Amino acid sequence: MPYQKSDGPTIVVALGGNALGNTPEEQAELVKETARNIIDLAETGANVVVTHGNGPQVGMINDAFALASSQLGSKVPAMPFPECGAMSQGYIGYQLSQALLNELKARDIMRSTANIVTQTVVDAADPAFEKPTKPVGPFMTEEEARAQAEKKGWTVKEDSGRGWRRVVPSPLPRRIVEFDAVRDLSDAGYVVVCAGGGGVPVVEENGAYRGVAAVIDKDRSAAMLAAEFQADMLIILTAVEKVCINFGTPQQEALSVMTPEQAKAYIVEGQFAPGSMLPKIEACLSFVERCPTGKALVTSLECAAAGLRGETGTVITAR
Ligand SMILES: Nc1ncnc2c1ncn2[C@@H]1O[C@H](COP(=O)(O)OP(=O)(O)O)[C@@H](O)[C@H]1O
Ligand SMILES: NC(=O)OP(=O)(O)O
Repeated sequence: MPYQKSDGPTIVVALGGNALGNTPEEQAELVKETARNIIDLAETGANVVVTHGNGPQVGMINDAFALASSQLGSKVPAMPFPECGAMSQGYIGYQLSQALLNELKARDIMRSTANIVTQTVVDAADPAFEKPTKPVGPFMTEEEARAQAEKKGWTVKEDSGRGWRRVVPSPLPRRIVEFDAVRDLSDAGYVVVCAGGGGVPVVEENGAYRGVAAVIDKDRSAAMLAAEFQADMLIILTAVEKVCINFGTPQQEALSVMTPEQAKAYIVEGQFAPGSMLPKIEACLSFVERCPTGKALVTSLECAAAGLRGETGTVITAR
């Protein structure tokens, strides 16, 4: 029986790291809860398109191949970074779309899922290639990180007060290559998982695509995807229920709503940490600027359905 697109709103959901965990076993468990929260949205009648991060996973895959290759030589080839990105999309997308499908079946909802390994076009001249900023792989102590940097030529940085990590370039997304396929599947009623890890970054040369070693910010790709869809809503799910000002201080104040102008003023004040909340707010701004009738919501996974009902989370909207 063909699946049916619902008459409800189109929602693009971006999943943060806490929705996925760090090991295959942890991830398989966590995505069950993640799937319940996403299918809660679909059950309200929304057409849901899901994207997810891949920083820890793409680093893990890249490290594993580098180690195996150094120990086993030509039996295990060194794996290029774009291929590692594609593997992370397959690995996460497999577990996530399976959990979503199981949840749809458990609720007798006549819809299915599709996971698309997605490429995202970036600009070869993007200055981000000269200045790595995107954390990948596990957290390390400063000492471990500096030793790895010395040994492997990595760039390492402190990540938002949480420890040290390897960082790789993070160019801006320009276009999602498989967008038409994603839209067709969504129009046919599938819950689509796509643009994982922001999409495998590719550059276009003489009419052909070529993968490049980088990791795109998934919130930025989610915003672009939502704008291309002319979605009603972009939902960014992370570890906090609401965006705050004076975050982490005794004066901390949770925000329920921001206009784009207020959000820009808070950015100038430095209220959102670079590398964590700032790219999310910038992604929300870019979505509402391209879709003035759309709403961007930042909240936690557990609060997704309540956020959709307008009961919690931080909404950024020009309306
Ligand atoms: N102003 C802020 N308001 C709320 N959270 C903030 C703020 N600034 C920084 N953060 C931190 O940003 C985190 C979200 O960023 P991050 O963990 O990188 O996202 P992801 O869920 O995509 O992995 C929150 O869990 C919080 O610790
Ligand atoms: N690609 C990306 O943004 O991954 P993380 O969310 O894991 O940083």
